[in-house]
Amino acid sequence: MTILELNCIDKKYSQAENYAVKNISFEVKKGEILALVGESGSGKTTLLRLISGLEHPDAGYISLSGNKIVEGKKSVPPNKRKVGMVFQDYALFPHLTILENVKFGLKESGVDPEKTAKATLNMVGLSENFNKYPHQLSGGQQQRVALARAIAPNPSILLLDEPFSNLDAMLKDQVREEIRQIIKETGVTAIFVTHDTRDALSTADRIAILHKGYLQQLDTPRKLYEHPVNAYVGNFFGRRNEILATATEDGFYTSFGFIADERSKKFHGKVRIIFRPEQGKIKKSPRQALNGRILKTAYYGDHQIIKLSDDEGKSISIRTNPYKVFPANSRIFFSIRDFELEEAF
Ligand SMILES: Nc1ncnc2c1ncn2[C@@H]1O[C@H](COP(=O)(O)OP(=O)(O)OP(=O)(O)O)[C@@H](O)[C@H]1O
Repeated sequence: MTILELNCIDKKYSQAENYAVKNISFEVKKGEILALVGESGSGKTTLLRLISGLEHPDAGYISLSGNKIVEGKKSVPPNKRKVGMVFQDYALFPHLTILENVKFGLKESGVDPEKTAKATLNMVGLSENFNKYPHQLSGGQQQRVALARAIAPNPSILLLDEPFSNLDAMLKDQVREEIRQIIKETGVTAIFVTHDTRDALSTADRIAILHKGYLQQLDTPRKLYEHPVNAYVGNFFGRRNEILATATEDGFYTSFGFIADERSKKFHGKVRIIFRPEQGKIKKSPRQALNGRILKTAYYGDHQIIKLSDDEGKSISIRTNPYKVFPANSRIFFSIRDFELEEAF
C-alpha cells in the first residue's frame, strides 16, 4: 500500500538560479525505509522540507495516506500532517527529562501522554532513563529519545535528517542496526537523508539518488549498486574500473589479456568493460587469466586494494583479502566476474 506519493514536484527558491528539485515523482510503500542520497546541494533536504510542510512546491502534488497534503496553492499545515521528524542534532529540549521530551509531542494527540511516552521509551530500550536529562545520555541514547519522540504520536511517515552523521564510526554500525530494527518493529514508514552510501546501502529497503535536483534512480540497494542506470549513479556508490576492449566471436581482447565470454557475439568493435574492485579476483595460474603489473597496494586491515597496470600504463584496482603481501612491480594474474558491458563509440 502506498503511503506517500510525490508527483512531478518542482521547487526553486526565490533568488536561486536553478531548481533545487525538478520533476520529482516517486511512491513510498507502508513500512518501507527509503534513503535519499546525493552530494551536497542535490536537493535531499529540500525534499524532506517539502514533505514536512516547511517548504511549498512550485508545481506537483504530494499525497500522504491517500490525502493530498499539497496541491496548487493548497497545503495542509505541518502540525496537521502526521509527519514525525528526527533532526541531525536530535533537537531535544535540554531542560526537560527524556520522559517529558517524549510527552511533549503528545499533548494534542488524544492518547494518554504518560503511558504512551513510557511505552515508546521502553520500545527503544530506554526504560531505565525516564528521569534523566539529555546531557546525561550518550549520543546513541539521545538519538533513540529523538526517535521515540517522533514515533510516539503515531505518525504516517517518519523523516530523519542525517540520523547517523553525529555518531563515531564504532557506534555507527550498531546504531544503524538498532534504528532499522526499531523502525521495522513499529511498522512506521521512514525516509532518511544521508550522504553516506554505506548508511543507505545497509539500512534502507530502497534508495533514491538525486543529482542536481533530478532523481536519477530509485531502487533496492543491490540493484543500485550492481546495475546503476548511468555512470553517475555507478560511481556515486564507489569506484569502478573501466577497460576498453575489442569484441570478437568468442570474447574480448583487452590490454590486460583475453577474456573468453559468449556475450561478445552481441557486440561489434569496441566495448567498455566496467567492474568494481571486488569483482576482480587474483588467480594463481595464468590459465584463462588476465595479467598486470602491481603499481602499489593499500592495506585497510580487513581488505587490501591492489593497483595494477597494463603495458601501456592504464591502471585498474582490485580488492582482495588482506593476508598475502604482493611486492610492487611483480606481475600477477587475475579474472573479472559478472562485469558490465557498454558499447564504446
Ligand atoms: N533557503 C534557500 N534559499 C536559496 N537556495 C537554497 C535554499 N535552501 C537550499 N537552497 C539551494 O537548493 C539546492 C538544494 O539544496 P538542499 O539543501 O536541498 O541540498 P542537500 O542535498 O540537502 O545538501 P546538503 O547535503 O549539503 O544538506 C542547493 O543548490 C541549495 O544551494
